[in-house]
Amino acid sequence: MAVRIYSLAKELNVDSKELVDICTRAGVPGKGSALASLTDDEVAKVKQFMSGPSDAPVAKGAKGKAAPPPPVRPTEARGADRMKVIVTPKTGGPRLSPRRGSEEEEQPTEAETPPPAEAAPGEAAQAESTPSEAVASEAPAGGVPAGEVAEEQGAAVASQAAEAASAAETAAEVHREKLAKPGPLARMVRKEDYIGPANSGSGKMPVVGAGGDQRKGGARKSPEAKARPAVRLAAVPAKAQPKKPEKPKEEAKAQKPVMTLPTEVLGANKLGSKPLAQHLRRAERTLEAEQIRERTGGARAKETEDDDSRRKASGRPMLGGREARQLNRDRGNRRQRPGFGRRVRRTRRSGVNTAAPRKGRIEIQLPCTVRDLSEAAGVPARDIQRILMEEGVMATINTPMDPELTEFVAAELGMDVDFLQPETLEDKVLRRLDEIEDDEKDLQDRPPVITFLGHVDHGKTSLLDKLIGIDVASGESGGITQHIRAYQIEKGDKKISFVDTPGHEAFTAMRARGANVTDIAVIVVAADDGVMPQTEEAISHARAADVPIVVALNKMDLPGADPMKAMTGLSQNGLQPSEWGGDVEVVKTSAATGEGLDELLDTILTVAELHEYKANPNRSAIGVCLEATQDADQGVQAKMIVETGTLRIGDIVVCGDAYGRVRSMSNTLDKHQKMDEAGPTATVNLTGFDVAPPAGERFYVLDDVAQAREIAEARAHQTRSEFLGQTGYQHVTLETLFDRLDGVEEVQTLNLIIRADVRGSIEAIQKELAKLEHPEVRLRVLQASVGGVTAADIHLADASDAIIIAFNVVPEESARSLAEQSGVQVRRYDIIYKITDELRAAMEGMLRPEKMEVSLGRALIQQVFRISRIGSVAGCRVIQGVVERNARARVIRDSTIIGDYPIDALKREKDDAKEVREGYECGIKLSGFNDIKEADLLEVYKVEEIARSFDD
Ligand SMILES: Nc1nc2c(ncn2[C@@H]2O[C@H](COP(=O)(O)OP(=O)(O)OP(=O)(O)O)[C@@H](O)[C@H]2O)c(=O)[nH]1
Repeated sequence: MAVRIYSLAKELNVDSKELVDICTRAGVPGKGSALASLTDDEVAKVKQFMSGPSDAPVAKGAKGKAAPPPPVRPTEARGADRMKVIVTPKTGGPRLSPRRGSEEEEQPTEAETPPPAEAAPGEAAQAESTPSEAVASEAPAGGVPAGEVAEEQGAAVASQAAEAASAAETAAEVHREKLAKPGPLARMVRKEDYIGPANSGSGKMPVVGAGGDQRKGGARKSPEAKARPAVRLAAVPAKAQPKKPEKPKEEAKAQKPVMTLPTEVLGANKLGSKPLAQHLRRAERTLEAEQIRERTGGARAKETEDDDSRRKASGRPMLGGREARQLNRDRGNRRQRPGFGRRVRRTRRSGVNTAAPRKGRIEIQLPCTVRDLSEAAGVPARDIQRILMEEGVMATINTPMDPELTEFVAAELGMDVDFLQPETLEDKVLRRLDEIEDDEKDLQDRPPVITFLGHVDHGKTSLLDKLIGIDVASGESGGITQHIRAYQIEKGDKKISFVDTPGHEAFTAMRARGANVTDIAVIVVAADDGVMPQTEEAISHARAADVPIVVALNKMDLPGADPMKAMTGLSQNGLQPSEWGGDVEVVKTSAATGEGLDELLDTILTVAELHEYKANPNRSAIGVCLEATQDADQGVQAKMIVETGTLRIGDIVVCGDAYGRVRSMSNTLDKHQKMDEAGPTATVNLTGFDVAPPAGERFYVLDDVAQAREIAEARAHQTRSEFLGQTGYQHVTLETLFDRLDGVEEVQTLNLIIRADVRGSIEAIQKELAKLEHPEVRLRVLQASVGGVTAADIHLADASDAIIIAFNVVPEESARSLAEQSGVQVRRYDIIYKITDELRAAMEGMLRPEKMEVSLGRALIQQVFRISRIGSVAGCRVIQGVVERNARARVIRDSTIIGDYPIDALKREKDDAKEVREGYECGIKLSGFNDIKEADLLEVYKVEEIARSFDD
């Protein structure tokens, strides 16, 4: 009975137009449209064509393209992962085994039963039950379902190595893409996608292993081959091959392991050990079970969360010990293959990278190590080490790096560095004390601090002496104030603190400190001298301190006093006298007669009242160390002025690198007058410090002696580091060695050790010494400290060939004898100028003398006497000047100098002569030269050495 093509298409569940095409290809011509009729024979022919060769299996539901594409479900990727192994038994025809479970191994699969001539339509629906089967349903009739091909090969991939999981994922993705696309090309699963183009068009998939082409008679195979299962891959009819689209590279990767999988590992071997195929099936089941558990939210037993997440990330099922070892072995083998090197390294670096991401600008705290920089920059430490190594620095991860090196490495890494200074205890503790702001109600009136400033010898000390009723000026060495002084006096019911600073230029720094603690500056100007350079400097310091200025026009008693000239100088320096309409009080005084002293005091107090100086006496004290001394008897004595708060006996104080507990306090005017406490602006002599604190350093009262010690030690360490940095203690390198050989050693060095009574003196001496600079001679202060010369100083001087400068101190007895034994010179001074003068002279003596050539005369060789054992002697006549015995002579022949030799012997007739004058004859023997000739001219000269001075 004739049947229309469209009805048959409906029955076969294919598209009418496609069936028309199939009719043509099946050898049923003349069927140009869906309305054409087919006879029963033609129908059978078409159906036979569609079902493929009779010996080939027909996939269930293989209705060609009529089967609707299955929906792409999230689990499809897993389905792709779970690709199955198709094992052909040694007997019988093709066997397709989905291998989804152990029961499936035991029960014959659909593929094992002979395929029906026509698949029932209901089977197409069944094909949708799993994604892989759905893929199979799309395969053309006559071959193994392509979906199973993919499964089979995916299983091979999984069995090869863990990384094949991702490859299979890629393959699954390819499936998804194909399934998602409508049309014949998209719906076809191409053989090339799985086995490569070499087999395309053959119409049959190759059998991997010993099984051979089972369709052609597996019975013909050798017994060994029969004994083993063979993997059979799906065949695809050549005519069904669509135009090959360009394959993505990932697809090719997914195929790679298929060809190398030995069948032995896929089935049970003779020894009966557990085959990998079984394991993979078990792994599939595990995965399925996991999926179910995940869906149901069930807990997973016997797995840590880490293991689980790692395994999930790798797409690899949980493996037993043997399987895991097998996979590891396989991985190891792959590592040895070319092209896996880089990957292996990456795999081994599986540790968590704690480094921060790379930045353009990084912050780092000093001191820092290679590790610190690595973490801050977010680069591996070995990259930093490599940079350092290129610079010749061998560094470990813990090697400290100085700021310069850190900056360099960062620059090499393309980064800028901001250095963070670590907050020290000093920052934390002392800054907090500095930042305390007193309540207005806590503030009380305090005495003003008056500082006397001015040019040397203008009468500062004399004026102050007169004001407080003592005589200090006459007792000072050389009449020059060497020490800073501070006193507090009472005028009626009011107190005034005075600070007298040394007037000499060398004490500028100390004077500046004096101005820093001062409230009012008294500029002392001698009326006879007027404004001098140091007066101008004093004015600058007072201005810098932003304090009111009062001028004492001193020495008014002198006949040469010229107040007009002095005031003119003042106004030229910006101090307009009040009597000239300005705002600066100028008081005419005489320390000699006492003139104007009361008026000066009243003026000072009036200015102080105007400014209402206040402080909080009820807080821990802060102040300044004006001066400190250290001697064997009394230990450390510090002259302090309290700025705010009240200093008490027992207080823990830190000042610079010194700390201690206040042991005693005494009045600076009278050291026998002990004090228990010192309020704002009080000046005290204090004992209790461990070492002499630096002059001009602020002191603080702390609660904790440990904190004070820590701060002081940190400061001492810093000072020592700076000192070592300045004095350039460094080991010789090839570069510096070259410098030395290259003439730097010509520089003479005079090493010094300075001992002084107070810190201020040391600073003044060092400042003066700094002026003694010369390119050929340099001074090097090895050590400068307060106190008497000790045996340690002598040892240091002995070892370093140094001179000891003792300023206002004497050597201890042990040091004195040691110095005599070792020949170390200890030079004692009480005036700074003497130090500089003597050192200047000594340094000038170290200057190499200047050599000057002095021409003496000329002698003409008239005859040459050659004497054996002596050599050639020139018989000469002195034609100009004089010839001296220890002189040198240039030999001139034909207007050319042919040599320059010392005169070895000079004889007048037969006698040695010291000199031979013009017109006389003499015999001259030159040292080292005998080739003299008659008519040679000897130009005689001598080299004189002239001592040099710094002024040359
Ligand atoms: N005739 C007279 N001589 C004075 C007067 N004031 C100071 N002198 C003398 O001037 C000299 C220097 O006086 P000092 O008080 O030491 O001067 P200074 O400014 O303190 O000097 P330095 O300590 O070097 O800073 C001393 O010999 C004083 O006797 C004065 O008012 N009249």
